[in-house]
Amino acid sequence: MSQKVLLTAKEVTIILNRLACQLIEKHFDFSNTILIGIQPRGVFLAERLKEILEKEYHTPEIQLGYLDITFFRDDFRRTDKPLEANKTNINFIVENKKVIFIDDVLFTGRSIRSALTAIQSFGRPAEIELLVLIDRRFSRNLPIQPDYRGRQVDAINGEKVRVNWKENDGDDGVYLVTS
Ligand SMILES: O=c1cc[nH]c(=O)[nH]1
Repeated sequence: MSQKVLLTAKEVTIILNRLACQLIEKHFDFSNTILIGIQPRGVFLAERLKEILEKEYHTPEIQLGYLDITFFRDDFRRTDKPLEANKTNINFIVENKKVIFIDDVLFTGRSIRSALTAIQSFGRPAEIELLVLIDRRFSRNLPIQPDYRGRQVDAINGEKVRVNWKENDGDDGVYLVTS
C-alpha cells in the first residue's frame, strides 16, 4: 500500500476557513439554515465548520444535526456483512429550513442520494445544498454535484481518498491511498 499527501493539515485549515466564508456569504447569520453532517465522517467536517463559524466569524449558534444513511442506501440488502448504523440526531424542525449536507468525500453520489431520501422523514426543507471537502472528479454515478467544495481530486478506481481529522485520527490531512 502506498499513500500520497493530497492536503496537509495547514492546507486543510486554509480550505475550512474559505468554506466557512463562502457559507457566510450565502447564509449570513444562519437564522434559517441548518448544517447536517452525513454519518460517519461528514460529522467531523460539520463540527469543525460550526466551530470556525461561531468562534472565528462570530455567527450566532448554528444548528447542527447528524444523519445516518445506512438503511437508505440502494445496496444495503446486497451485503452479507452485518450493517453498523450510526446515530441520526436531528433535534429541530427541518421544514422550510435551508439545509446544508456536509460530507468529507463526494464520490459516486450514492450516499448523497440516500441522504436526500433519509432527510424526508424530518420534513420538507426549503432547499438543500451540498458541501464536501473533497470532490472526486469524473466519478459520479448520479447527477449530483457539490455547491461548495474544498478541493477537486482526480483519482482512479482502486485508489481511495482518505480524510483524517485530528480529533479522530491524530492529525488533519488528506491522502490518496493505493492498495
Ligand atoms: O475515495 C473515497 C471514496 C469514497 N469515500 C472515501 O472516503 N474515499
